[in-house]
Amino acid sequence: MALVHIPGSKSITARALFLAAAADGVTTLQRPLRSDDTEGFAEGLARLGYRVGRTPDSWQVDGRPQGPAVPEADVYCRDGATTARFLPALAAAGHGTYRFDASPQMRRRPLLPLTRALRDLGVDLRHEEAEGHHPLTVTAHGVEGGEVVLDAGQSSQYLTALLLLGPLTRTGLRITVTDLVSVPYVEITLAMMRSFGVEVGREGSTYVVPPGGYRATTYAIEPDASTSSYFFAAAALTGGEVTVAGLGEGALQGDLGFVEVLRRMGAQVEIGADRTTVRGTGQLHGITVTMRDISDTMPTLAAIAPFASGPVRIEDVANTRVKECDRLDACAENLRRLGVDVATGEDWIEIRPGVPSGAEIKTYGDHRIVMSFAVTGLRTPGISFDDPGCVRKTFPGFHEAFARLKGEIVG
Ligand SMILES: O=C(O)C1=C[C@@H](OP(=O)(O)O)[C@@H](O)[C@H](O)C1
Ligand SMILES: C=C(OP(=O)(O)O)C(=O)O
Repeated sequence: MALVHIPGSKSITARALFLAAAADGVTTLQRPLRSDDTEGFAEGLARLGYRVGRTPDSWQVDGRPQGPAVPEADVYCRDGATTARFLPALAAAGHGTYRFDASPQMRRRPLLPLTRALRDLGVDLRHEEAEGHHPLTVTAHGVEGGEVVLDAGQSSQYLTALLLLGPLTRTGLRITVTDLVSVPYVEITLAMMRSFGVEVGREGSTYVVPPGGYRATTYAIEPDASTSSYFFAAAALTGGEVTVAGLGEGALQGDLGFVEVLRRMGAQVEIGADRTTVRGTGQLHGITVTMRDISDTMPTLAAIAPFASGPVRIEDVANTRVKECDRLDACAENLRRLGVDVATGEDWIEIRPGVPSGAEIKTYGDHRIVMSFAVTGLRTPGISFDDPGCVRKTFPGFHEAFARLKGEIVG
């Protein structure tokens, strides 16, 4: 049996940093995630003139409801889509000229529905090279507010960026959504806005965000549920038992729902008040599952799928093609490298039972490809990675933590 302490949630840390920066006083964030994405977010805030004090276990942010403290800034968002999509919205509420650039992969990832919506709200936003991609410049003069229509069928982060901006506008926002993926991430946004004093209303597919700003607070960050998926999958795959502390019934993150997928496949799952346990049973059934709501865990499932007794078919995950890499293709390619029979379509992947044999995994710089196939490695000797260090995006200490887990549950 292993009791695992997982680092803080990337999504919650990013939102907390935005909310703290926009709030009316000093906010303390307890147990934030320290990783490339969240350090990049904090550094972006610092570039915009916010004071972010960092100790290992807590970060303090001096909020500025009036927006960035500097008239000009050049912000490098690294590989983090939360940084690259949320910070331009924060900057728009201020006064100044703010340029945002990002890694080559983040430059390729889409952004247009968000930047179009910001322009519809009167924000002066220019893309420097390709329309709808970084680098971009916001010439900010505050945002009046009003109504906007948004297609968030490719990424819920567009909607989160606008929701977070809403209370910073003069009259509030009415955001009508025509399509939406990753719905639980929007629920995280709404719950966290509530913790910072803002209640968002709903009228059908319209989100009604009042003006008035955020209240500073002390905010404790949950462990990351997507990261936990590798540890839960390890238990299901090996017949071991893994308990993740700090993630239970009240958890904000939809990705904790991955344990329900494992339950359907034959694992035993216990969700307690403040912890979740997965126990492998030696059984791993095939399954057809929709992962539109929890698509960051698609590679986790793909990586253990060959060991199931029947085919594993994962549907409605088209947007995994526009993440840190094209994850459907990357999963299929790597499973084939291991000798596994796989088929993919535009928005699905099907993995057939097989006995993987060791090979080098092509990571495409994607942390989730590494962490997922590390789980396969528990049952497959000889798996290596062309870029194991890319786990730094969300979990710099992954390899050490996973080796410890392996010692405890496999021996
Ligand atoms: O808002 C967030 O924090 C996130 C939303 C999801 O993205 P999409 O909405 O683009 O699917 C998820 O994949 C990403 O890792 C984090
Ligand atoms: C898709 C991811 O990250 P982001 O979109 O925040 O860059 C992820 O962490 O799997």
